[in-house]
Amino acid sequence: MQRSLEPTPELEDFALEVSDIRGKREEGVAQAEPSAADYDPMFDRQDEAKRHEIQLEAVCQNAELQQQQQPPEQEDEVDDMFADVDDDMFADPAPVPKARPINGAIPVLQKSTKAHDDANLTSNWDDEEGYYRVIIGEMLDDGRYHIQANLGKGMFSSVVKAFDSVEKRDVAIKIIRNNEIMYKAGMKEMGIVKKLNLSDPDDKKHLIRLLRSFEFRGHLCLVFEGLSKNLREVLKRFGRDAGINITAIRAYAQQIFLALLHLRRTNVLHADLKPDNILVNEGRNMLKVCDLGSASDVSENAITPYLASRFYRAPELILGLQYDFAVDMWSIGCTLFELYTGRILFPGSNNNQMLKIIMQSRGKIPHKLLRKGLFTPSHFDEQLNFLSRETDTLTGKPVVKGMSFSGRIERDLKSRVLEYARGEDKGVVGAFVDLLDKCLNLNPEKRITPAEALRHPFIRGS
Ligand SMILES: Nc1ncnc2c1ncn2[C@@H]1O[C@H](COP(=O)(O)OP(=O)(O)OP(=O)(O)O)[C@@H](O)[C@H]1O
Repeated sequence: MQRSLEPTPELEDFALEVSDIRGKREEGVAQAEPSAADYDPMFDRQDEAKRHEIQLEAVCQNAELQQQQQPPEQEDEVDDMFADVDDDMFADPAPVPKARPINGAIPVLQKSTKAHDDANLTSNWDDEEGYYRVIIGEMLDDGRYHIQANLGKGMFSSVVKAFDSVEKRDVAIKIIRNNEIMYKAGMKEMGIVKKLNLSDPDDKKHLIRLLRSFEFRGHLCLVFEGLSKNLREVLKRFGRDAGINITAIRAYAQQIFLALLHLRRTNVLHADLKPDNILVNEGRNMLKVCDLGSASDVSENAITPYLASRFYRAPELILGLQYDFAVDMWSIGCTLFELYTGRILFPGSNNNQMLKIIMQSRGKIPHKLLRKGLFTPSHFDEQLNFLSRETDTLTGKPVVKGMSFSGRIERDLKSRVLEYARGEDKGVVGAFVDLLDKCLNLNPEKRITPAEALRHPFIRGS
């Protein structure tokens, strides 16, 4: 059953949206593209908050967590093609931490504590937003986990690095915020990761492993295998303003497409793929997709213009079309561009400006698609001319500019990629551009699938 969540005028009000890149105003693509390394996802709070609110609403409406059936394992030739990644291209390789198989036995929490039941009860353990106040050195779960560092903080949780004294290994513990909605969202994430892990018993599909869960002071805590850095941190550290080496990108892309193939076969949409949600190991030769907090079964595809993080949001989501796995492929196209160039591909300051930047680079969205979009009238007039909602630079007031985009591509993908080429083999860069072009097809039905991507010449190296 489709549910429609119409954008309210205030949410669509571009003037109120924060500018995403620290201190830099984004006035279309005339300005230099912002650096991916400078982007801080938590800076983008208004859009993020709305996105999570909608997501949580969906969780509440579907609070009964279904015990998903494990789909029959379907193997085809692409599965084994990339079983082992050549790690020669990565400096200083380190052993890949082996995840413990789950064997279908993740302990599921009993209903939560009194603190969790009583929304009014506040405790000193939590801050005013329900995040657990993490203390480095503290022990969790009856002394089993020793907290060593903060790893990240999102809308749902804070994530800490800890040492597991039982398994004698590093883990990452996602401490879900203490409120009922977040708890349900955490339970949903747990159910989805569990399903993905159970259908990947040999841990070959590049999806983060959930080891177990427990409850601590009213917080649901999800224990994941510990990895090293996310790809935004890798870009910051090793590819600042330049991006990372194309051979490493090929290896990463192979692994990402294997993860996408697994998601597709398990009927799961990730719906929040971006460099922040892809983690690498110490040696940076193996990656895993993480943060299934926005994921859902493909059949649950409620129409909302705020699914996925804005820069990685497919046009069909912004327009309010039916959507499926192709939204994840779009996000990966944006991510791979960013890894190569160190620049954000489509840095729109709101959904309207996202469409403008996308069409400047990819051409006009076909009218056939526009006519089906629930939110098309917010962005196009009756003749399907684009209505760019901008701020007048002199008066500071909102202005609407009509744009036709017919036959006009201002900065095509190829020239944008070539601006950042670093003398690599032209054939390899050409194949990379072709793959990006196919990931970023405006028509989701024509967008490349993970199985096709794994056979693409850029990935196969032929
Ligand atoms: N298993 C892990 N190993 C190492 N670091 C991790 C792990 N899981 C998460 N992190 C770090 O914590 C960050 C936040 O994790 P995650 O995205 O799962 O949390 P979240 O609360 O859902 O965030 P958001 O609101 O941004 O979706 C990640 O970007 C990553 O840097």
